Amino acid sequence: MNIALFGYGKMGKMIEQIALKRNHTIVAKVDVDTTEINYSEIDVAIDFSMPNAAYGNIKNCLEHNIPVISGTTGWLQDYQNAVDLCKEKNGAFIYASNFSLGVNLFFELNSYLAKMMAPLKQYNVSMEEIHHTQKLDAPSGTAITLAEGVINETDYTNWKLDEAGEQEIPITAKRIADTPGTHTVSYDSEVDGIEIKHTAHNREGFALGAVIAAEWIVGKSGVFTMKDVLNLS
Ligand SMILES: NC(=O)c1ccc[n+]([C@@H]2O[C@H](COP(=O)([O-])OP(=O)(O)OC[C@H]3O[C@@H](n4cnc5c(N)ncnc54)[C@H](O)[C@@H]3O)[C@@H](O)[C@H]2O)c1
Ligand SMILES: O=C(O)C1=N[C@H](C(=O)O)CCC1
Repeated sequence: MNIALFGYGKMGKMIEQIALKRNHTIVAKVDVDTTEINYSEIDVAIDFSMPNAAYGNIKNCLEHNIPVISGTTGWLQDYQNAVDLCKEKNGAFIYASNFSLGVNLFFELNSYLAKMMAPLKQYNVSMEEIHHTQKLDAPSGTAITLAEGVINETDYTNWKLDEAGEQEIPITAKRIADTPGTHTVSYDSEVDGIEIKHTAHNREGFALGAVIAAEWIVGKSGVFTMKDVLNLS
């Protein structure tokens, strides 16, 4: 498969390594200073760029009928525009806040636990995410997906960074050097606490998931999620 990388930073470079091992060809490494892109040779695009760049990259690819995998976080104010454009062009598009298999299992576990906790009003939920110090957005996209998972199953209506009001899920974002991504969901009552936690040891899991999603999407049309790719529930 001919893959174009949009964003050739930490993730772009890791995806390149995994893609080459799986016998794909990297036909473009598009970064902030790229002036020309030959769309005709691209089978699929993988965007891990920056919050202010992601939607532009996705739009250009969809307009050139290129299926797009997007892992960039912090651009979701434009997500619905990307969905609408994908449908209009009969294209193919996946956004995931986290492409790792482990985190996608963790999302399922989070929803299952939230469903069990929903009637137990003595417990309050909170979340913590820890990432490296170069991360631009907070809370992480993964933490937002986890919060949405709880909101879907409970009376919580929203999430908030740090101090949260009633019916809001408080999310704490910490930045510590060299931390690829750690997420904890906690339920606390006066008498005990329950925690579930996912720790990424490196970026390989994110990159492998993105390449698997790219392999899966070629030849399809529609807006998909990692649930579709991994055949989860
Ligand atoms: N979904 C996931 O599984 C997952 C995993 C890790 C990181 N991420 C997200 O992916 C994004 C990238 O992460 P990273 O660690 O590689 O960041 P990074 O800062 O190392 O790399 C981002 C790259 O994008 C480039 N860029 C800036 N503007 C661009 C443009 N217009 N077009 C193309 N490239 C452009 C930057 O120059 C940089 O090289 C972040 O939003 C991060 O939150 C998602
Ligand atoms: O390194 C990052 O930045 C990460 N971003 C994603 C997020 O915001 O959830 C996934 C984990 C790593």
